[in-house]
Amino acid sequence: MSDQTLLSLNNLTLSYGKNTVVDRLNLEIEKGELIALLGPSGCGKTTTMRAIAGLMTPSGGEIVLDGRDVTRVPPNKREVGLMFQSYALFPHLSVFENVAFGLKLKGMRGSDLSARVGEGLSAVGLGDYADRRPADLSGGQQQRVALARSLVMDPKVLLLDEPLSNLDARLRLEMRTELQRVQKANDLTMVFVTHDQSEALSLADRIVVMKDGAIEQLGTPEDIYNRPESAFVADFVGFENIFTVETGKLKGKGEAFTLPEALPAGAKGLAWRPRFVRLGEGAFSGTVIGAAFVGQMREYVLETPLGQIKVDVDASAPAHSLGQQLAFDLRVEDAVILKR
Ligand SMILES: Nc1ncnc2c1ncn2[C@@H]1O[C@H](COP(=O)(O)OP(=O)(O)OP(=O)(O)O)[C@@H](O)[C@H]1O
Repeated sequence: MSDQTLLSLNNLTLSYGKNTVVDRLNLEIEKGELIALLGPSGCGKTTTMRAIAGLMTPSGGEIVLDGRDVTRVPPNKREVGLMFQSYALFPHLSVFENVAFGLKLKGMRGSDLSARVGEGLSAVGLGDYADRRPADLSGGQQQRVALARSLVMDPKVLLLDEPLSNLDARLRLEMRTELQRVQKANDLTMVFVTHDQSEALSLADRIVVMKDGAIEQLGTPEDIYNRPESAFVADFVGFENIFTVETGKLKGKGEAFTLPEALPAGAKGLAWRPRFVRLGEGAFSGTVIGAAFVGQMREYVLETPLGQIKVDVDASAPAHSLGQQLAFDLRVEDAVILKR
């Protein structure tokens, strides 16, 4: 555990009855970090958050927050904030009263209360909205009220479960920026759940990619995006053309094949992003079965003996049509090497 560690999950095991859905998970989160839990539906993200919040008791392992074992501490004694996707504000209460609610339960009153609520609303840019009702706010503003409501409780860690999923695309982008701003400005430690890789990449300091209740890869957005270690992570971040090494050959959905070049020692797989497949030259060929112009790029799908190959080329390159036979190349230097 480093000096900076604020939250440690040690061999955390979480079960529903006999069904273990998170198995001996180890994770250390530093103060001030924004961590994304990313993974497909059912991989255990929400369950992990519930355990950190104290809404379920682990069947094994421990949760240490700021040096204190909180594994069996009830939620209201943990100093963990929680903001779920249904951030339900009280419709009959003003913005001020919504944000003040938890503080009042703790016994805060008068000028202390006003000052703290005021700080919370300013932090999310809603200083002038204290008297409004939730119904008179946009979806993004309502979300910010929910964020202020969590912030004023001064949690050691703030957990956000799919915080942006209820927002339309434009508001989601706006709230992304806002979340990041509030988080950095207040040196908050946040863990958020998402199954949207672009959200994780753009927001997080580090990303935890989960699969079947375990950590598949942990790293910075650059690590995860550029250096996926397994076929699962490569697939999740859009590599598309992914092959495993089987007895010295590469195998995807089609025939096993060899490359003109030697495979790197220890490689368990190779993967190419569509834009790293070279089109118009090389040892392989395929028939165009999909062609789309998407603005900056042309996207092609080639039917080949190796399986379908996805290729992106710059839109300024000459167009190809369906049925055309094209050569392509898969070079080791353009691939990411999968170590697992
Ligand atoms: N209350 C429950 N009782 C029994 N099993 C549950 C319960 N909640 C979740 N599970 C199971 O635990 C596993 C992990 O669920 P969890 O909700 O943590 O996944 P998730 O990664 O958050 O998924 P999603 O992205 O769909 O929210 C799933 O297989 C799910 O079916």
